[in-house]
Formats: sequence, C-alpha cells, structure tokens
Amino acid sequence: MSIKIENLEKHFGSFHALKNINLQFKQNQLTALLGPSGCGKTTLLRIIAGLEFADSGKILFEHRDVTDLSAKDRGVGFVFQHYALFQNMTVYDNVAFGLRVKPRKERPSKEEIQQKVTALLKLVKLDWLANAYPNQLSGGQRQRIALARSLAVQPKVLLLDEPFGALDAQVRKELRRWLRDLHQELNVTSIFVTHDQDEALDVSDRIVVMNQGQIEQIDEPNQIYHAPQTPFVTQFVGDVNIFHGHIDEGNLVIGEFSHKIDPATNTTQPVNNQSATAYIRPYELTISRHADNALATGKITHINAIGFIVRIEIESAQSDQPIEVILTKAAYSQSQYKVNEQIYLVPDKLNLFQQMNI
Ligand SMILES: Nc1ncnc2c1ncn2[C@@H]1O[C@H](COP(=O)(O)OP(=O)(O)OP(=O)(O)O)[C@@H](O)[C@H]1O
Repeated sequence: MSIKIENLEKHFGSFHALKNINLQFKQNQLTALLGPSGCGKTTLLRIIAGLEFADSGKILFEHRDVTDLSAKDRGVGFVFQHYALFQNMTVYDNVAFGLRVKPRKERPSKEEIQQKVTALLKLVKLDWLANAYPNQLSGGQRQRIALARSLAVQPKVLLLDEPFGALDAQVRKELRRWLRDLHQELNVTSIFVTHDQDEALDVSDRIVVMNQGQIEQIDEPNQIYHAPQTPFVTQFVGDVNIFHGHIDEGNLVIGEFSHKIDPATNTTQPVNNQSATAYIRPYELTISRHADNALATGKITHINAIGFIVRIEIESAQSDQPIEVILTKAAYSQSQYKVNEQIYLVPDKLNLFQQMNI
C-alpha cells in the first residue's frame, strides 16, 4: 500500500512542529525518517499511525483518505523502542494475541492461529523460544518478538519508532541487517524513525531527512550520502570538513589559497563574488607536499593507521575545526607523512553551497 501526505501542518501550542510536509511512500518500500532529536520524526510517524492528528493537510493510504480515521481503523502495525510485551504471557501467546482479540467474524480458527504464529516465530528465527516468557529473553529477542506480534495481524503499513534504540551497538547492527532481509520477504510498506545515519543508510530503500519540522531531502541512501542537496544534509549524514570562502572567477578562494572549481565534479555552478562554503568528505581530500590547486595548508597533528584505512588529523588556519583526511594504507605508506609535518590539502571533489552577495 502506498501512502501520500499532502500539505501537512502540526502545531503544539505556539510551537510549529511540522511545516507543510508533502511526501509519498511507495508500496513495499522501507523508508527511514532521519533527523536530529526534536525535528518532528516521531510526530509525523504518529500522525501517519492515527495516534496523533494534524492541524491541516491530508493522509491517503493508496487512494483512501484516512486523515480522520483512528489508529485501529487504519490497519497499521507498530513497533516502538520500549515496546512492552505482555509479561504474563508466553512468547507464543504474545504473538497470537492480536489474532485472538479480533471480532468473532474476522477471527481465524485455532488451527489457523497456530499455523500463523508458528510461521511468524520461524520468520523472526525464534520458534525455539515459543514457550519462554518475555523476562527470559534478551533485548534483541524481545524486539524481534514485538515485530512478530505486530506482523501477526497482517498490517499493510508497518511503523517502527527507533525500534532498536535501547539496544547496544552490536545487537543493533545485527537487528538492522535482519530487518533489511526480513523486509524483502514481507509485503508491507514500512516507515522507521531513526536519528542514526548509519542505520538509515544501511537499512532503508529511501531516506527522508528532516530538520526543524521540514523535509530537507528525499532520496535513495546513496544519493543522500554522495549528493546531499543542502548544507544541513551534508553535515548530518557522514563526516565532513567545512571551509568558508568566496568565489572569484571560477575559483574558490580561502585566505591566500585559490582552488580552481572543476564543473565536472561539482554540482553547483560558481557565481562570481559570492561567499561560499565548501563541504568536503575526509576521503575526498588529498594531502600533498605541493601547493598546486590547494585549498589550505596545515600541520599534521595525529595519524591513526590501525585499521584498514589511515585517518589523518590536520590543524589549519583555513578551518575552525581540525580537518580529517582518510587515505588508503597504500597511499599512506608511499607518502610516509609524519606528525608535525606541514602539508597542503587539495580536494578531489567538493560540495559547494553559496550565499547571495557578500
Ligand atoms: N505532545 C506534545 N506537546 C508539546 N510538544 C510536543 C509534543 N510532542 C512533541 N512535541 C515537540 O515537537 C517537537 C518534535 O517532537 P518529535 O517527538 O516529533 O521529535 P523527534 O524528531 O522524533 O525527536 P526524538 O528523536 O528526540 O524523538 C519537539 O520539539 C517536541 O518537544
């Protein structure tokens, strides 16, 4: 089932929580709502669920207007961060619950319920725990049972609010891999809220980046990471070095440095005499011993060569923050850079955002 949101507005008193939200969720896709704390992700999810109502705007499930329908009439399944399982029921009974409380006319037979619950427990790979009680499960197992329980009633839409938020990093990673695989087997349109960019990039088909009640960008993970459309998205998704300067005849000028902007590798056309901010990912900066086409100079303050890649930190008068550069092991051992060495920084690619009139 596809979901369409049109001109949605939400205030809490005088606070404008959602500002003119227009969005479409495609059928059977897994979409992440990504943004910092307080940007409105949960509010949007709750409005889609029917747990909260917008001031104005429309929500369509397929072509049906559900704007004024309550949660129970929308046919959605939820999984929340602290989703409480019924402590006095076994895992099996927890998953069967939603089916057993259906009105008599819609309720499946005992045998059908048994088949379905067994299949769901197999799907979440916890059939061996059918007779256990929630307090005998790990946090990750509880979340998987919570998901099985919400899937039992065959929702057409599955909404997940930071489902793995309370779990430790290792379990989170396992569960997100598992959710991605599981989603491929299911016929359900899923929306999940997260403030963790790695989680969004790793799991989802599409990402909606939100900031201060507004949508900044809607795209596939790859595009969000490699072609961010706003300064906010650039900084929020992935590490980035920031340089402030201005444009002069197709060059980005920072202090005494002038870097020729290559139109082939830069999305924005430089406009003369405008102030500009360049956002450069650590692996898009090259360290050089020559000043040609450099953007900055600086002193190497730290080298971390422990992992698969080498991280180099540089202090520079051209940047307020320490600059981070990532090199391959091969490039590093060839060049033999040392701490305290004075070097130049040359970008391979930069994301340029310009402000009108300096
Ligand atoms: N019931 C409410 N009454 C008043 N303000 C609210 C209410 N619910 C949310 N807000 C405010 O609306 C804003 C958006 O909240 P929301 O929970 O949607 O953010 P979020 O992006 O999900 O953040 P987080 O990641 O911290 O959960 C916040 O500033 C919050 O304080």
